[in-house]
Parts: sequence; structure tokens; C-alpha cells
Amino acid sequence: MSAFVAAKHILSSSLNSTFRSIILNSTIKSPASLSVSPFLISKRFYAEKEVFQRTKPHCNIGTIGHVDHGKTTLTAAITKVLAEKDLAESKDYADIDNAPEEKARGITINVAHIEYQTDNRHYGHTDCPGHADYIKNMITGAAQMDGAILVVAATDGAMPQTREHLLLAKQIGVDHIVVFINKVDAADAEMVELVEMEIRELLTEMGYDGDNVPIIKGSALSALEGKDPDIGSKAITELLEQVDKTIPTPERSLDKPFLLPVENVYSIQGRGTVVTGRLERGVLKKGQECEFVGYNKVIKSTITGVEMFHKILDEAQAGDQLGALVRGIKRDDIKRGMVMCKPGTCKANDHFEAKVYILSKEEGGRHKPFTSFIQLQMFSRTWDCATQVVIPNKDMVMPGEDTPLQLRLFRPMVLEQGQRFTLRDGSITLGTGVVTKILAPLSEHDRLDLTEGKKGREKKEKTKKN
Ligand SMILES: Nc1nc2c(ncn2[C@@H]2O[C@H](COP(=O)(O)OP(=O)(O)OP(=O)(O)O)[C@@H](O)[C@H]2O)c(=O)[nH]1
Ligand SMILES: [Mg+2]
Repeated sequence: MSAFVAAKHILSSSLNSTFRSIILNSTIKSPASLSVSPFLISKRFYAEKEVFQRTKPHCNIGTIGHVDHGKTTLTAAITKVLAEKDLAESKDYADIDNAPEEKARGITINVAHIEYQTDNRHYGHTDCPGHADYIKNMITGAAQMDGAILVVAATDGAMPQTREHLLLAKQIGVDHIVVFINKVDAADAEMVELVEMEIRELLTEMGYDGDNVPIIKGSALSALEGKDPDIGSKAITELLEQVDKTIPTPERSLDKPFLLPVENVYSIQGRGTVVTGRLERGVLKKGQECEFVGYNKVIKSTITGVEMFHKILDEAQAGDQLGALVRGIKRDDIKRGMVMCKPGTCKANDHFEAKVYILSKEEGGRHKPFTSFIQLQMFSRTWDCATQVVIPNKDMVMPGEDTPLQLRLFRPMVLEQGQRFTLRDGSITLGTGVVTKILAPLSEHDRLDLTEGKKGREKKEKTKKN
């Protein structure tokens, strides 16, 4: 099998069924598609397409936490335990971390989306990477969660990305957490108790209700291997009961025009392009017109199919994690970070005011104050973009401060009042904020100043005059 054919099989095994079967009967245009995150995996590869029956409320959760603490093992274990009750399709560890590099390195790189149900709810589960190099993927994954399971290995306790993920989750607006202390098979009882105390303290420090967040102790590996039910399958059942109980189903805005931040894009030659992501608001149906906005583009299209977890959706609702087939668009025309929305309802902006909290050194933020014109990376919804900061009312901002800021994006992206975002400075999370006011777009002069610097701008202006 050639590398490309092999790659095609890997990709097709990670998409939902309509798109998988389309892919198998067609040519994938660009191997670049392989860099995108696996969407869904099914062993019912050639199964007839079913229509999704909406019988239970849908909730998006996921696993976060430090590298190697057992997030993917836990995800696989949940599907195994629920598969025994016919509430999920059992996934192996290798089904979830299925990209070649993930298999080779034994770590998660891309987020993976898995589906399962409890008696009460239908879940979309996003398994995030823990490795510090893939924080960007974690942020995108967590941005889609209504609640999260923080996985902490009893053998290690809280580690750097335990803190960072918790902090980012809080900033992104994931207000509900359930903790799974994993690997209790490999740690003594005293250690497990210490880790629980440590985590409660950390939760409180990060703004969660540390005393009351449910903490379940168990072993994902035991559950996956069908050993020691007290710390294995029973602990998983208890975890799911707590998730059902303590992570509320959010109110979904169904009556607003639809908006879907694009998470991934797949190209299927001859058929069209598939975009995936979580529908943030509104309802979406086959046949509707749509528009992609972002990266200096507005592209119109029509939705020709909608699916969620292997099944056809008659109507996708806000909160659904879905794939939409769109007509007449090339894969390269759209990318992660754009939004797909009802035509005319969204606008890209590059200049706005925000209220921002700057993290203290203890919270993992900067050690030193910063001044105007610092360049940072802004993360919001599924996009990230370079941004320049202007402090409107003073000379500098100290770590730990709450401050208004003006931000100038290097390129216009869809931004609305009330939208939350995170600012990063290299590998440091510098702050978190909310857009308070959209300002007049940057002039050509200001934009060139921003992207080319003063000298570059003068040069370009001179060339233009001549
Ligand atoms: N002893 C023991 N080992 C476990 C348990 N759960 C997971 N492991 C092992 O821990 C290692 C890491 O597990 P993963 O599930 O890949 O961890 P992860 O958190 O998904 O890692 P990243 O996604 O790369 O951040 C693997 O070797 C697992 O077999 C457990 O309950 N007990
Ligand atoms: Mg993993």
C-alpha cells in the first residue's frame, strides 16, 4: 500500500460515516488534510447511514490534564464501560490516538471527538493533548466543552499542564469540572489522599469551588483491561454519574442565526468540502445557504449535508458537534478559525476594546509588567491571530491586574461584543479577556504600521505613490 493510500485509509477511518464513504470512493485532494484532527471513528465502516434520533439532551465534555496522566486511556475506558450497557461503541486506545505520529510517540497531538450516552444524556467527548507543545489544540478542544474531566495521575499529582489546563479551561468559560484521580493502582492510599488535597487547593486557586468539585479515584487502565472493578469499571460508572449530575446542560440559543466556528476542513474531490466544529448558536439544516467569514474573505455556499457522529442530522442544533458538507468550495479556500454563519450575520473586525485580566506570576503568567505595542497571540473560538496591544489609560500593566486594553489584530477575524479570548506570549498564558466594544476598523496606514513596521510602511507608501 502506498503511503498516500495508507494515509487515505487513516483519514477515512477518522471521519464520520457519510464523509468516510465519500472519501473511500474519491480522491483526497491534498495530503495536507492529514494534519487535521481525527473527527470520528467507527468500526461500522460500511454500515447503512442512520438518522440521528434526538432522544436525550446533548452535552459536550472532554478530558484535560498533564501529559501521560491517562486522558486517552480514560476516554477509551468510558466507551468500554458504556458499551457493555449498549450506550457507546467501544473504542480502543489506538482508535483515539490514531495518527501515525501519535502512535509512534505514544502521546496525543490532535484532539479526538468521541460519542457516547449515559441513561440521561448524549455526550460529545473531546480528548485533548496534554503535552505543552500542543496547548493550541487543547485550547481549541476546550473551547467546545460545556464541562471537563480533569485527569490527574495519583503517581504524579498536579503537574504544570494540570495547572495550565485548569487555568485555560476557566478562562475559556468551562465552569464545571469533575476530577478523575487516575492510576490509583500504582500509588498508595496516602499518596492518593495527598493528591486529592493538592487538587482541591488548586481548584480553589483557579476560581473553582475546590471543596465541592467531585473527585473520583480509580484506574482507567484497570477499567480498560477489565481488571479490579472497584477501581476500574465501578470508578468509571461513578465518574459518569457525577458528570451527569454536576455538569449542567447549557441553555442553547436556538433562535439566533446559526454560527459555527470552523474546527477542521476536509476536501473530497467531486463531492465538496466538509467542515467540522461545534454549532455555537442557531439551527442548521441541509439546503440552507451559508457564508464563511475570516482571513479577509467572505465566501458564500450552500449546506448539502449535515451529520453528527456517523448519523444524518435532519436538523443540527446549537451545541451539536457536527460535520457539514458544503457545495462549490475548495478546501484551501476555508480554514480553521473562520466561522460558517447565516449570510450577512457576522462581520470580521480588527480593532476592539476589551476588559482583560493579566495573570500573576503565581498563576503561570508573566513575571514583569508590559507596555503598549507588545505583540501577543490572541486565541478565540477556533482561531488565533497576532495582535498588538495598546494600553489606553496608563504606561504599563502589572501581572495580576484587571485592565481595559485596545487590541489591533493583524488580520480581521470574526469578533463580537462579549466574545471571550485568551492572550499568549510565546509559551506563557498572559491574560484572559472579554470584548467590550468593537472600534472603527484600522486604516490602511495603521495596518501597514502594524504588519510592516514604520519603515516598511513608509517604503510601501512611497512605492505606491511612484
Ligand atoms: N498504572 C496505570 N497506568 C495507566 C493508567 N491509565 C493510563 N495509564 C498509562 O499511562 C500512560 C499514558 O496514558 P495516556 O492515556 O496516553 O495519557 P494521556 O493523558 O492521554 O497522554 P497525552 O494525551 O499524551 O497527554 C500509558 O502508558 C497508559 O497505559 C492507570 O490507571 N494505571
Ligand atoms: Mg492522550
